[in-house]
Amino acid sequence: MSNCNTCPSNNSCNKNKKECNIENNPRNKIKNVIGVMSGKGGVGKSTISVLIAKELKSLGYKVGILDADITGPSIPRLLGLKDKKATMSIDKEILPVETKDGIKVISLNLMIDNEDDPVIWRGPIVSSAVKQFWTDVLWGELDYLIIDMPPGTGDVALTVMQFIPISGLVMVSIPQDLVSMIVAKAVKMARTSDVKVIGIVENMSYIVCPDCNKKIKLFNGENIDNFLKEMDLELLGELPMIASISNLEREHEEVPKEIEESLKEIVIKIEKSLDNK
Ligand SMILES: Nc1ncnc2c1ncn2[C@@H]1O[C@H](COP(=O)(O)OP(=O)(O)OP(=O)(O)O)[C@@H](O)[C@H]1O
Repeated sequence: MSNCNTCPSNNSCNKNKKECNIENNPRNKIKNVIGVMSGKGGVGKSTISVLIAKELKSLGYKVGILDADITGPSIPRLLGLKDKKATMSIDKEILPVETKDGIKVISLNLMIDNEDDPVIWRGPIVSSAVKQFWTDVLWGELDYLIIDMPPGTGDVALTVMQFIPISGLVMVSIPQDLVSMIVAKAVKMARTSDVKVIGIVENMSYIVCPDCNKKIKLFNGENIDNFLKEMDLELLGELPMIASISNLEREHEEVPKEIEESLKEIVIKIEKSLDNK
């Protein structure tokens, strides 16, 4: 199954071809794979994965989301797909579920009977499920596949970096020192694995005062500029903390107005970084 011609990295990677662990499904043609990672849990990876996918889709790209958060999958809910199920093709390939606006999605929660049943699997089984989402899902032709990574720098993150040809990672952080420290670990892990880090999105960066429109920083984490400099990272954008983010769960819900502009800028930077603009 391994084949450089059908690989999103398409011969531009530094991997020794003989030692490349990546298997590609020749029936898929995926141009760019973007991992959304943090290292830390609950900072907004899934939310930002969905927002980036929606923005790319609105620009006319063919987009898919692979929910690699096997034990805590939230993508189907965020896209209003909680009652949908993935099916099998006659060739025994997994067919992703499609949102009304055409984003293809695979998540373990689209394959189990009850979304609130826990997945009590050990690391290697979780990792092999993620690999299968890459090799056994019939994604078809995609311009961008967004991978919502699980929190942490453990087994699954390693599997994604070693077995899926990631074009670049978007790191998500919030302005707290503890979080920056853990995001730094994720950045270092990516660089050790020769995976490009596109840049960082600072989520829940501020709130906007409803009376005077002033931006108020809620957390007093270290200055992001110092962190960016230390880690040699690009800031893709800062997103405010807003209540309407939770509306994403409603089917058809658009990107909240308050973050439209910032999101556009984030996506333009991602496109440029992957040389698509
Ligand atoms: N900018 C924001 N403003 C307000 N709430 C937000 C924002 N971003 C995310 N949230 C909320 O924070 C919670 C965690 O978000 P999300 O599930 O996207 O994080 P995660 O990093 O994917 O979590 P996990 O590590 O569990 O996978 C959710 O309830 C989400 O609605």
